[in-house]
Amino acid sequence: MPLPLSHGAPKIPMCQIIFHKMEESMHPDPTPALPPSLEDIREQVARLEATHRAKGLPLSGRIIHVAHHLPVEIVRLAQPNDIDVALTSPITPEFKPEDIVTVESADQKWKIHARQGHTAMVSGIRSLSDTHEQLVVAWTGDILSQPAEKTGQSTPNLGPVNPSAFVLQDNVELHAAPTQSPLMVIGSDFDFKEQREIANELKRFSDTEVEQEGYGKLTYVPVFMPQEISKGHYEGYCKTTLWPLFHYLLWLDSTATVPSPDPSWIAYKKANELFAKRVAEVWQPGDLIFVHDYHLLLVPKLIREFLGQSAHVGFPGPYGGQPPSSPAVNTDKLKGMDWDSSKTKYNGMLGSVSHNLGEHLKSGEHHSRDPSEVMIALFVHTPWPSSEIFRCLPKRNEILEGMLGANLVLFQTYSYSRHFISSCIRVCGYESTTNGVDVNGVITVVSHCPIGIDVKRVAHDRDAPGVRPKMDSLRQLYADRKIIVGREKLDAPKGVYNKLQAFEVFLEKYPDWRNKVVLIQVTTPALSESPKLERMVAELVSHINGTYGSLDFTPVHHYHQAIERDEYFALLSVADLALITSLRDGMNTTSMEFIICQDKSNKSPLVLSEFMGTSSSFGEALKINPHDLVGVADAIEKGLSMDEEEKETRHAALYKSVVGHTSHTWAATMVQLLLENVGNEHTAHQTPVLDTQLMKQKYETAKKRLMLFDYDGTLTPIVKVPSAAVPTARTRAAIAALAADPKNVVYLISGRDGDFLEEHWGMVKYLGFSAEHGSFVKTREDGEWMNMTEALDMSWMSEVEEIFRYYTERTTGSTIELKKASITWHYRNADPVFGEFQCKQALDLLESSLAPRRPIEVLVGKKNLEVRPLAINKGEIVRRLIYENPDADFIMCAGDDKTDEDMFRALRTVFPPGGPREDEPVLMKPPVGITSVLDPDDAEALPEKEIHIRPDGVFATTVGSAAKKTLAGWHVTGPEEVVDAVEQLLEK
Ligand SMILES: O=P(O)(O)OC[C@H]1O[C@H](O[C@H]2O[C@H](CO)[C@@H](O)[C@H](O)[C@H]2O)[C@H](O)[C@@H](O)[C@@H]1O
Repeated sequence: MPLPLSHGAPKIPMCQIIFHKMEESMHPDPTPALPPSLEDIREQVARLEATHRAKGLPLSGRIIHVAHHLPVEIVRLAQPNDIDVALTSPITPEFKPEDIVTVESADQKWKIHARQGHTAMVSGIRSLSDTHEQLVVAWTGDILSQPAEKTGQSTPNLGPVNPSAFVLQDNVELHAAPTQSPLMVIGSDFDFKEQREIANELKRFSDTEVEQEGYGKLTYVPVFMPQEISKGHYEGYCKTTLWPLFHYLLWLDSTATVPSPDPSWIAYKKANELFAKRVAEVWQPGDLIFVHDYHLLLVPKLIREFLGQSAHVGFPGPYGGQPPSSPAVNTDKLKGMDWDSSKTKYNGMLGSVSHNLGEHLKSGEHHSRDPSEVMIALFVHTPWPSSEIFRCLPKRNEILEGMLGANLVLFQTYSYSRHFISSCIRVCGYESTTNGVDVNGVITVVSHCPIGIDVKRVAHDRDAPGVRPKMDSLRQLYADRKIIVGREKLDAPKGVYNKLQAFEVFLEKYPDWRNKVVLIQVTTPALSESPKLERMVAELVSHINGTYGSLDFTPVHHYHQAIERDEYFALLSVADLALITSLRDGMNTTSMEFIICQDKSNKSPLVLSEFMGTSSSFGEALKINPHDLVGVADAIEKGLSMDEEEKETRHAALYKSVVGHTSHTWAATMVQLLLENVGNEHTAHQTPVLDTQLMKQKYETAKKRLMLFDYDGTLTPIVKVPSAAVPTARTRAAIAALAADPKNVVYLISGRDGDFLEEHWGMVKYLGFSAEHGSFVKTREDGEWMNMTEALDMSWMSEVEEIFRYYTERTTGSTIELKKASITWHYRNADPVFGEFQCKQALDLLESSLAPRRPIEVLVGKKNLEVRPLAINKGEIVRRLIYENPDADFIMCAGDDKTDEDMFRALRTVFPPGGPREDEPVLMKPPVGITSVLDPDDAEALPEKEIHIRPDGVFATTVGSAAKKTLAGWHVTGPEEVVDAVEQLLEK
């Protein structure tokens, strides 16, 4: 339907405009052509840091990483000298003795060595030590010890560690040989003395790493957790609630009813608090904080809360805390966290913290720490589900609010970041911005930055001396056969079962390949072992081998065991095809390691599921839908039959992707992104909480007071339907009492029309009104409405209405509120994402095609779009009221949304720049708002007036978060607090 926009304007069909714009904004091309080099990124980081410092943003040069586990394992030795146990009993089968960097404590009670796993993340973190001082705040993991019988101690055991080694014997079939470790898990619940000891040992370990391994220095800051918290946190909420949800497993298998309150959620919260508290203890102004992964989603907000108020704490560990002059931690919050005051263990640490806080507070040294100085990025390593799935989570709001405490939230892929933004819009009702989410005026930037691998380390491991003989053995063993390799955890989303099904389809559909190809599938045990899945996989393997195997040939070799590193690299190197069929996976480093291994080998193709993070970066992989078994079978056939030239070309492109974005560039890019998004106008803001005591003092001594209140969102909470936003009796009584005081001039300054204000407030005596943003005014004295738009051209109203009608027809749930001199289009009850999208389109259209020609202003409100006459705004009414009441020496002005910022601006601009001197008269010209209804000659005749008000008598108060960008000098968090403040003023 072509919409007649205006005379002379090009008539573009509205639908064409809309769909074109939808296309553009929904499918932008997020992938840059060439990835920047590590050097380029580091240069950029250095430049950003210099710019920030020049602008006065403190940067300490330190980075604090917050991760679930420390990259070390800790063993408690039974006897001071009994260190052999720890040395000879690798906890992780992938360990090689030469990997074990160890330290012994002075009394040789503790043994620490490097932990395997998360190699990409750890190598990325380490690489930043080249340019920054770094701390890693993380859980110690369950500490291991010798069994109680042997030690004679009564430490409760959680059970034996059961690692097993996967052994490739010379020229013989691969097989697994389980070994039993003598170590027992004893958790990480220690008394204060032991915590100190461990912290000291970690420091020595870190020094050893630097000396022996040449690593950049990492300072390890341990988080200790009692078992009920660590288990409930990880095995509970992480693994049974979040992880399945993020991998689209939606708890459908679960028959058990989750108790309420869910103990695993409580453990998740407690654990997150312990991490955040530890960060608060070591934080120094100017630190960059990186929180890693889904175990710690509440940490960003909690850190901000802990650092939000004053206090000094000093962590009694070897790396010290902050200097006494550096206030940091919210005392109440910390005390509130003291989860079991009957226990001396944890109180050992917290008790000391509280003691320090107490001393510090007594000394009167504390002052508020501005939480906007705290710079936090969160990287989510897992996938993020569609908002339709995410919203099933009972604690969805808490999780999102926790994450939105970060300045920057990063995901592995663009689509995960889109899902996250949609979740924030749909679940929390926030709006998106061009680069993230607007959280009540504070922007959390949302982006993606896929992790890479440490290419040098992988190439080094590939070329290790132990690999070649194993490759030769494998080649000999499968001399005339092609090898397909797969290696995953045996978790449902890894798609091992689908892979086997597809392999069977392949053997069925392509009989020529029978006896000529073998699938070597290594599945490492998953934490949440699924006996059902294990059984199904084992049965299918037997079935395939029974159907397509023979006495001297087995098509599927399935090893449900961990695998040694040399074997792993040998397998990846000899493979003729890698088959990865994940149903959902955040990133997948096996595919990258395969590509690096194949560079020195056959350039074999990679068959890759399209449902994983890596997929979008690997255009030259053979992409498959793992649910389409025939499609997978066809891809296997295509890969195995591929000619050498095509293999080379595809491999070259894949190789370029892997080496172009490594774990090091990933880490440096995160730092760059965080620096790009802190210290700007949206983050460097912190409005103090309204000081009601001070306000009351000023109120009581004032001779005349101006009390100006916005309505929606200020005197009444925002609700779904405008007509339902009615004042409570309590609110009305408070405002009525204010208005009844002859010293007070009280006005409601609202976007609402006069009829609505009359209906709900007309009964309050001596209350003045400004309706429709200042288009109509009714003074407290004469009771007549004055039309401030009388002299204005209002013919634009029908055009705006037509545009709004167009959008209303196409946006289910949206409505038009037609007022006398303004129009509001509401989309609060539309689909949140589509409503927001339509709002942006309508705004764009109004601003580009109507506003340049018509005397209008378009305002984006709270889930609404409003058009009102130009030159009319709430600020003009405020100026007018000051002009008419020059003797007022106290002003309270409260408002919540963007249109109220005009009032706050007006209050600032009545004073000369820099503020008036004590003895200096402040003169005010007649405001434009007055002249618009007067004859211009009369307006000119109005004199300048000397006004009495001074800045310290102005209490401009925004309703919203402290970090919201505002011109107000104070903030309260909700309408309730506005009413509380008014009631306090009224108290005698
Ligand atoms: O200046 P105000 O008094 O704050 O009025 C601004 C607009 O408020 C109303 O809309 C908003 O509040 C509604 C009720 O809570 C809510 O449903 C809607 O989504 C909000 O945008 C009012 O309807 C508008 O006319 C005012 O301009």
